Amino acid sequence: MANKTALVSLHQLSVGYALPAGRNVLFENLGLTLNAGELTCFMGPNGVGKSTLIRTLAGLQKALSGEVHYGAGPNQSPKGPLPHQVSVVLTDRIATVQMDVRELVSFGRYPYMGWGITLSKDDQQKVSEALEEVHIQHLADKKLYELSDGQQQMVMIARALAQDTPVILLDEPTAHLDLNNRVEVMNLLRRLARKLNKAILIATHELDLALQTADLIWLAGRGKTLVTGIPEDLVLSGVFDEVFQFKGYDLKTGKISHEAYRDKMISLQGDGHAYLWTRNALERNGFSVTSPGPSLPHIDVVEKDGHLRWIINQKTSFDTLQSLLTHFI
Ligand SMILES: Nc1ncnc2c1ncn2[C@@H]1O[C@H](COP(=O)(O)OP(=O)(O)OP(=O)(O)O)[C@@H](O)[C@H]1O
Repeated sequence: MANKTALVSLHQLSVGYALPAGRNVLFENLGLTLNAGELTCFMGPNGVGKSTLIRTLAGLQKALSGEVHYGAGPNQSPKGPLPHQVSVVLTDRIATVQMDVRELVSFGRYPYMGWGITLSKDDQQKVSEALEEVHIQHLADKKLYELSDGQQQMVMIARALAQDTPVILLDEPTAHLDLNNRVEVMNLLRRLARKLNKAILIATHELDLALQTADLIWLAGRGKTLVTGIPEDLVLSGVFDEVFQFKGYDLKTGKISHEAYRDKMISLQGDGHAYLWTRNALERNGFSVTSPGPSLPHIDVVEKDGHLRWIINQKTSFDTLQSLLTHFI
C-alpha cells in the first residue's frame, strides 16, 4: 500500500485553557496526523473541545504543551502555521457586508501579495479558479448581504481555496444549511481533498454525512484522547454508541428504533425501496414486521406499469401506503 503523506503531525499535543483558577485540559498527548488527499471528520459531543483543537491547529490559540508540525519539517513559526500552509474556515458570520464575493475570496491571496495591495494576474487567476471550484462564479459580483447562508459558506470555502494551502481546517461548515447544501458542502470538501491532494479537517455534528463521506474519523468523548479510524470500523466497534449514548437510534442500521406498541405481527414481501419504506411505515405505526409465515396478515408490495400496489392476503389492494395503514389501524 502507498505510504501516506502527513501534512500535519501532532506530537504529544495537549490543548485547552490555562485559566487563573487552573488548567482546563481538553485533550492530552495527542499523536495524530492529517494526510494528503484525505477528508477527516472530527466528531464528538458538544463542549468536548473540537473548536478549541481546530483553533489550536490553526495557530489561533496556544497549545498547553506539545507541538504541531506542518508539512515535512518542524513548524517554523512559533505562533502557529504560516498562511501558505493552513487556511481555516470558522463559524463566524461574515461581518463586512458591503464587500462583494470576489473581493472576499481575494482575501485568500493576502499571504502572497507582498507589500503591494493589488492582485497580480496569478492571484486573480487563483481567485477565479476558487470561485469555479465551488461553482459560485455567478455570484462573484454579488454583495455578501445578498447571499443565503449556504452561499456564504461556499464563499468562505472559496476564500480558503484561493489561499492555496495544502491544509484546510473547517469548524462546522454545514451549520444552519439545509440538507441539499449540507450534502453539497461535504461532497465538495471530499472532492477537493482527492482532486487537489489536500488534507482537510472538518469539525462536524453531521453523523450521517460524516459516516458516508469521511476517509477518517477523529472521535472525541472517551477521556481526553481521540479514537481514530475509518467510519465503518468505528460504527461496528460500537465506539460511537459509547460516546454518544444514542437513545432510540440504531447507528448500525441507521434507523430510529420504533416501539412495537400494537403487539401485532404483519408479514411483508417485496423488493428494494418500496419494501424498505413499507416496512418503515408499518414499524413507525407500532407493528412488528416479519418475513412471510402462516396465519399472519400478509402484505405483498408489487409494482405494475410503473405503479406501486399493496395487496393484503392476495385479496384487498391499496394504491397508497396511507390507505393501507388506515385499513390496519
Ligand atoms: N475562551 C475560553 N476560555 C475558557 N474555556 C473555554 C473557552 N472557550 C471554550 N471553553 C471551554 O472549552 C470546552 C470546549 O469548548 P469547544 O467550543 O472547543 O467545544 P466543541 O466540542 O467545539 O463544542 P460544540 O460541539 O458545542 O461546538 C467547553 O467546556 C468550553 O466551555
